[in-house]
Amino acid sequence: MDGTPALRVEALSKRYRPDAPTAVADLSFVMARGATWGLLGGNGAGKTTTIAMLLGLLVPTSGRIVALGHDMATDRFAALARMNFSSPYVALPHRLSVAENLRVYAHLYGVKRAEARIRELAEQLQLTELLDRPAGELSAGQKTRVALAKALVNRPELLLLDEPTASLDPDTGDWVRSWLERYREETGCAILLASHNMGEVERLCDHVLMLKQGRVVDQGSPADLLARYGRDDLEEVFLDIARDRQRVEAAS
Ligand SMILES: Nc1ncnc2c1ncn2[C@@H]1O[C@H](COP(=O)(O)OP(=O)(O)OP(=O)(O)O)[C@@H](O)[C@H]1O
Repeated sequence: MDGTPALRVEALSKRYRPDAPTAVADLSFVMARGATWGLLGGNGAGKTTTIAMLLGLLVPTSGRIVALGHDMATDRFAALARMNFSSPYVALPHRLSVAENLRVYAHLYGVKRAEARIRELAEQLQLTELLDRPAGELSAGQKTRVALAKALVNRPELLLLDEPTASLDPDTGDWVRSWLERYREETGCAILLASHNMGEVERLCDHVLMLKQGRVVDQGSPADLLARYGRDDLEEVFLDIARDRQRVEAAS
């Protein structure tokens, strides 16, 4: 590793149309290598827009993103080769089998010894039995595991996850979270995840950005936020922020 942060974001803003409200406003942060950060906020807070800009899928209205030392405006492809993502909004081609899907993505990312990598991921994510099945015929939980395999095919150093356990039953959700914890320990991969699952964020994240109407309205480790708001769980902190209730320190 070269010592640069996983992500450096400077004054990032996005307005979809000149007359629309700002979807992401003046977002700045530096996320270290190996860190796991959570992006929290209610519906429409700007989480997906932020992730789409970090992935180079959306052009920012202003601001700068440097991913793994590469400026996304000028050196996007060097960054993208070293990162990956998973999103419930991006479906895998339905008619291709799981193995074909993974081969396509391995090829796109220029993965060496692709067949061995696919076999390895299939084993780790319990997909071996599903490799010949069309992706469109899988259950939501199976699709999530395939999406995770796709997200890891190039051994990313930075992983962006948009609601990684949405629509999973509690057992499968827990399995995915444990898997991510192990993967992070083994590889030192940095993870930024958007989630509505406060338990997940509390368990996985060492830092949380709370977004509201595109702006960061608070941030800190889950423990810091719990202490600051005088709450027992992050769900209550989330509601305090969503409903503009004051923090303990501000109120006293
Ligand atoms: N393609 C688009 N065109 C115009 N406005 C958009 C578009 N996508 C999102 N927006 C607007 O940008 C704002 C942020 O939306 P975004 O999808 O980033 O929020 P989010 O935090 O991911 O929400 P959710 O939790 O509901 O997924 C919202 O006001 C939304 O209506």
